[in-house]
Amino acid sequence: MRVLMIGDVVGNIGRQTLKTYLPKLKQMYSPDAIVVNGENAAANGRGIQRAIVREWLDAGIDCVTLGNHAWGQGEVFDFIDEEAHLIRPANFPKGTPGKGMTVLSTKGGKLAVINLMGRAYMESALDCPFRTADRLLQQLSHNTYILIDFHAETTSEKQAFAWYVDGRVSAVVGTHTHVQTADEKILPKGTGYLTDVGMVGPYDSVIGMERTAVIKRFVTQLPVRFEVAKGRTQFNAVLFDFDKETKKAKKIKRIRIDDDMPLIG
Ligand SMILES: C=C(OP(=O)(O)O)C(=O)O
Ligand SMILES: [Mn+2]
Repeated sequence: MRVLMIGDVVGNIGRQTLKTYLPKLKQMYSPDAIVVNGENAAANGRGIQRAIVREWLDAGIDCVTLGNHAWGQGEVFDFIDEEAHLIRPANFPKGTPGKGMTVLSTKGGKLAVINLMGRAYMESALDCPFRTADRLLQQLSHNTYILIDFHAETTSEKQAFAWYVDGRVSAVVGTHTHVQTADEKILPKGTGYLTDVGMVGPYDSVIGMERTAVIKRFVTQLPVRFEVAKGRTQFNAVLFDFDKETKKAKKIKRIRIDDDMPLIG
């Protein structure tokens, strides 16, 4: 089973970059499933709209995950329960609209995708992501590949979580910081791991936002409106090959394409 996980797509520029590279990557790697984090996909970088989800699913993306901006666009409440393969962090409190796990039937087999959110330095009041994972994993049969999008700020929480589920899932991929880490590894019991897959969006930015506004925020300590940056772009993703028998990771390849750098990998 080969799964392509694409990092947080940021704003219109991120969506356009995704549109540019997706066909090439599908042709190059022929993934059995494509998962994209869309929590910053709206024009202002906060949330996602129905039209974006529809466009992505029609373009061959199999699952869209979210994060702390899940509710950034008011219209999401109108469709989040209608889109089978749009998921938001499973550890939002019980009764929250939407769901945190979906199971995809792919040509390579069944792939469960779970979205969780960390709690360290994250605003929302969330249930424990570790215990939420325990609960969800009990619902899955042993012949299912399992990918977890762990949307969190700190490396320590992401690493701790991956060790906690090592051997129980195929891979844990961190999202949210928008910076791709270079620590891909396969843990001792076979779970693939990457602290953060990075983003699809502006290259000359502060994690996707226009840098002068962010600098002003830090220098003046006053509230400043952030806009998605313009200009050169970057495309960050990670490709997993999972073993058919064990459902565990056997190969991990980071993908990073920047406007001024050739396709690495
Ligand atoms: C990327 C970040 O924020 P957001 O969830 O707004 O994208 C971040 O704070 O690291
Ligand atoms: Mn986020």
